[in-house]
This record gives sequence, structure tokens and C-alpha cells, in this order.
Amino acid sequence: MNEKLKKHMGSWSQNHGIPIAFDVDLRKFTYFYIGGKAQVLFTPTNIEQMQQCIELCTKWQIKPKILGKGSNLLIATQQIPVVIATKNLCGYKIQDNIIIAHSGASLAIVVRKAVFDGLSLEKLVGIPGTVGGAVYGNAGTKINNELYAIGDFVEEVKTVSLCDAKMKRWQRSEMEFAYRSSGLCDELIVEVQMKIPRNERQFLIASWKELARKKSATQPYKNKSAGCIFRNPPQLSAWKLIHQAKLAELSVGDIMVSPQHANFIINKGNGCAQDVLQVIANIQQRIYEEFGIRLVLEIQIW
Ligand SMILES: NC(=O)C1=CN([C@@H]2O[C@H](COP(=O)(O)OP(=O)(O)OC[C@H]3O[C@@H](n4cnc5c(N)ncnc54)[C@H](OP(=O)(O)O)[C@@H]3O)[C@@H](O)[C@H]2O)C=CC1
Ligand SMILES: C=C(O[C@H]1[C@H](O)[C@@H](CO)O[C@H](OP(=O)(O)OP(=O)(O)OC[C@H]2O[C@@H](n3ccc(=O)[nH]c3=O)[C@H](O)[C@@H]2O)[C@@H]1NC(C)=O)C(=O)O
Repeated sequence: MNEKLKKHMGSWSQNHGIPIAFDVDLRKFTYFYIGGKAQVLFTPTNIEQMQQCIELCTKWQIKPKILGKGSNLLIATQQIPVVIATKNLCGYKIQDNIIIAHSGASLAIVVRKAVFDGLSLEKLVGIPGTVGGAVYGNAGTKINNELYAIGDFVEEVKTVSLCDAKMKRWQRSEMEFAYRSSGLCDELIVEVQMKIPRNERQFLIASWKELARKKSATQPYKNKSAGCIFRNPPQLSAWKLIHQAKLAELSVGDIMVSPQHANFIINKGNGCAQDVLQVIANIQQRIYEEFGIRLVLEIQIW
């Protein structure tokens, strides 16, 4: 993007009261602590401003990237023209057994509040990121071999189209939730409505605590990573395949397969995107050669 357009966006955002920053190092906005720069970073504070940012992008034919908490993201591009962050759009409310959350609300905070209000969302404990990011990727978990995902609870989603900036409401029946997918494409999620079954509060709190304990004992949550790198192939575990292919000790520079969980790749400090991509490519190639299985990425790469 040229300096003239940046300047134009600067004065436009000032006129609209929309927070903007230029040439922002995105590392600190990702769990991997790896990233290039956002030439323009908008952090709108309400839905109307989100829509205005997208209108501006469509006018200039720029497709913005959407940044939640950066928990499922590897940024491998040096310069990204426009990033829209959802972090300032983070309100939520709970009425009876309905949760209405803006996209930037922290999933962990919403889950905790729901559980303490007697709503059975405890299985989603330990999943990082925002509600919008979680719904976009239909984030979930596996407990006693059963899959649970946020899509199970979604009743309605409000989006702004990245193509024409139009608002749309998606009813549950229109969504196509599947394993780690919502079916949404080129849509910015701005608000989510979920319906959650009730259960006994003390029981929910105890399960929530126990599930959190188990998760933190089995996953490297203290390391810099983007969670599981690959989707589990049907009926299989990516981490087991990585062990079976003797790749559990693979490392390139500061990037390594986690000794605690082989489907996590961790950044020991100063790792770069190229090294992560190298580790990913090595794993995919070896698993294909050994088992004829193509591991599909679970994370998003910019
Ligand atoms: N099960 C687990 O343990 C883990 C689960 N995850 C899940 O991944 C999710 C990632 O969330 P978060 O960290 O906030 O997202 P990120 O900032 O990591 O963004 C990831 C992707 O989600 C898309 N995205 C984010 N917010 C929105 C939105 N409001 N509308 C549409 N698309 C959006 C972006 O799409 P685009 O590229 O098109 O701009 C981006 O590529 C977490 O909520 C978590 O649920 C992550 C790690 C571990
Ligand atoms: C981390 C993510 O989601 C995770 C989610 O947290 C967990 C919840 O149990 O279930 C899936 O992992 P998974 O299939 O590897 O299961 P986990 O629960 O992590 O591990 C299962 C068991 O294997 C053990 N395990 C795992 C990895 C390893 O290298 N060694 C090992 O012994 C664990 O200790 C645990 O006892 C999701 N991953 C995918 C790709 O579906 C993510 O989406 O980023």
C-alpha cells in the first residue's frame, strides 16, 4: 500500500472516530509470537465501525485480514495491507440460557461466566481466542472420544460480508458446521447468539475445573504456539502419527515439535515463520510417505 492511501485512511478514520495504527508489528498479537507488519491496523469499537472499515476496504479493493486473539494463527507474510482487529468489540450478555456475544469477546471469559451462571458450556474450557474466531473455525474439544464444538450451541450469527460490506443474519439452519469449520467464507463475524442447556451449578463448576486441569496437564499451554497444527484425520490422531513417523523430536532453529504434545509446534524464543513452515512441510511429507495420509492444517496462515 502506498503512503498516499495510508494517509487517506488515517484522515478517514479520524473523521469516523475509528482507532487506527500504522506499520504495527503483529508478533505481540499472536500466541506464536511470530509475525510481519500490518501496514494499517483498525480496531473498531462497535459493529457500525466494523462495517465502515469493510466498506472502505471494498472501495479500495483490499481484502482485510481479521485478527482475533491470534491464537490459531501463523503470520508468514511480511507486509499485510489492512488488518481489522476485533478486540475492542468484546461485550457480551447472558439472559436466561441465551448468550449474546460480540466477536471480540474472550471465549474463556464467556465460558467461565456461563458455567458460574449454571449454563453447561464447561466442555469448552481451555480453548483460547475470541468468540468470533472460535465460531469461524468451529473450535472444539474431544472428551472421552466424543467431539464437542462451539457450533453445537450457536443459534444465530451476524456477519458483515468482506465482499460488499452488507450485514447478514445466519440462522442455525443456514450454517454448515463441521469438524473445525463453520462453512463461513469472506464474512466477518460481529455477533453470535448461543443457546446453552442448564445444569446444576456446583456440578458444572467441578467439571469445568477438572477439564481445565486435564487440559493443562496434557498440552503445552505455557509455550508459544498456535494450538494443534494439524486436524486429526478421521478416526486417527495427528500426534500419534507424528510419533509413529519418529518426528516427535523434529526441530528447525528455535521451532520444535512440543515434547509434551506432538501436534503442537512451539517457538522457543526467536523462531520465524519460515522455520515453522519447514517443520510443517517435513511432517506432512514424511507422514504421506509412511502412511499415505495427507495431514491438513488446523491453523490459519497469513
Ligand atoms: N481447541 C483448542 O484448544 C484451540 C482452539 N483454537 C481456536 O481457534 C480460535 C481462534 O480465535 P482467535 O485467536 O480469536 O482468532 P485468530 O486471531 O487466531 O484468527 C484465526 C482466523 O480466524 C478468522 N477470524 C478471527 N476472528 C474472526 C471473526 N470475528 N470473523 C471471521 N473470521 C474471524 C481469521 O480469518 P481470516 O484469515 O479470513 O482473516 C483468522 O485467520 C480460538 O477461538 C480457538 O477457539 C486455537 C487454539 C487452540
Ligand atoms: C488443541 C486443539 O484442539 C485439541 C483439543 O484441545 C483436544 C481436547 O482433548 O482434542 C484434540 O487434540 P488431540 O486429539 O490431540 O487430543 P488431546 O486431548 O490433546 O490428547 C489425547 C491424549 O493423548 C495424549 N498425548 C497427546 C499428545 C502427545 O504427544 N502425547 C500424548 O501422550 C494426551 O496426554 C492425552 O491424554 C484437539 N485437536 C484437534 C486437532 O482436533 C486445537 O484445536 O488447537
